[in-house]
Amino acid sequence: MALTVSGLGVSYGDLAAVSDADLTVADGEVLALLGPSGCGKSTLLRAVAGLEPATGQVSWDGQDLAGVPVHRRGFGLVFQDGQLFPHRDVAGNVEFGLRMRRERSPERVAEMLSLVGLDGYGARRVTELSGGEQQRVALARALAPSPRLLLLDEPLSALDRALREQLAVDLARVLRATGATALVVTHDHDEAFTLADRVAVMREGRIRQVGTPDAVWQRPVDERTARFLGCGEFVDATVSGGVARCALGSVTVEWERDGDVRLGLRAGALRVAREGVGGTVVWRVRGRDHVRVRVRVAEMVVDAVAGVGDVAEVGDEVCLTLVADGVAVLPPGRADQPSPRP
Ligand SMILES: Nc1ncnc2c1ncn2[C@@H]1O[C@H](COP(=O)(O)OP(=O)(O)OP(=O)(O)O)[C@@H](O)[C@H]1O
Repeated sequence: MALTVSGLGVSYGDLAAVSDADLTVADGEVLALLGPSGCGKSTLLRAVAGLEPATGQVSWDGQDLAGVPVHRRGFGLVFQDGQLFPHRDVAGNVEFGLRMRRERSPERVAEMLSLVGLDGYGARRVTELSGGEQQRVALARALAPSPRLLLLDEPLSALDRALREQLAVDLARVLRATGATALVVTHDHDEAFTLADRVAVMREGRIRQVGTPDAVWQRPVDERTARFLGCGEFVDATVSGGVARCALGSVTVEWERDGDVRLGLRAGALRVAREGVGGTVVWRVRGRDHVRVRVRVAEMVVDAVAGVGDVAEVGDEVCLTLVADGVAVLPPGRADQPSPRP
C-alpha cells in the first residue's frame, strides 16, 4: 500500500478535529475525502502532508514518516486558491516545482502545460489568468516533479459551478493520464464521484465509510451518511431476491442479503406514473423541465417528481413509482435523527 494512515488524530486545544482515522491509498489510486464543512478533511490532509502535528501514524510504502519534513515527503500539494507566485510567469511557476528538485527542464514545463490544456501559456503572467487557468497552473506545478502522492485540498471550490464541472472532468483525465496517486479533499459529491476510485466519507472528525463511489452512493453506512449524500426521506423495507418492497412500492436494489432494510430516498426517487402507489398531491412547484410535488400517501407525505405534461395539481390523485437510481439501501434500524417534515 502506498499511503497508510493509522489511528491518526489531530487536536486544536479541546477540539478533536480528526480522531482515530485509518486510510489507505494504493499506488495509482485516487481517494476522495468527502464530508461537510468543518468535519476535518483539510486537517487530515495537512497531517498527511506533514503540515500539522498529529498522533498516530502516516507511512509510505511501510516507512513511518514521523519526523520527515514536508519538503522531504515527495508529496505535491494543490490548494483551493492555487497559491501561485504572482511575480513569476506561468512557466516560472511550473518550473519552481522542478527547481526544488534541482532540475530545470523547459521540455518538462511545456509537457505539463500541455497536459493541463495550457499549451503556449508559458510567458503569460499568472495575475492575468482566470481562476480556472490558475488552478491548472497550480496542478501543472505540483505534477512537474512527479510527486509520489498528490494532495489536493478543494482544488476546484473557488471556481463557479459550470467551470468546476468541466475542470473536474479535466482533472480526472490528468490524474488518470499521469497514473497519479492522489488524496483529494472535497465537500462536493459530484466532484468526489467524478475524480475518485474510492471515497472516504468523514463526519465530525471521523471516517464513517470508505468504498467505491457506487458502493457509498448506493449503500450508505447509516442514516446521517445517507442524508449527507442527498437522501431526504427514509422508509422501512424488506428485500427478497434483490427487490426491496416498502409502503411506497417495490424497486430493484444492490443488496445481497434478504431481510429488513431501510431505503433512503433522494430527489427523484419517486416519480408520478401511470401505475403504482396512490396518493394525493398536497403541494407542487414548477421547475424548468419537471414538476416537484409533495404527495400524501397513507400516513406519509413524500416528495416526488412529475413530468411537465403530467397532470399533478394540488388535490389530484396520482400514482407514484420508485426509481432505482434515486434509492439508497441502508441497514435496518431506526433513524439516528428525526426526519425534517414540511
Ligand atoms: N488552526 C486551527 N486552529 C483551531 N481550530 C482549527 C484549525 N484548523 C481547523 N480547525 C478546526 O478544526 C475543525 C476541522 O477543520 P477542517 O478545516 O479540517 O475542516 P474541513 O472539513 O476541511 O472543512 P472545510 O470544508 O470548511 O474546509 C473545524 O472545526 C475547524 O474550525
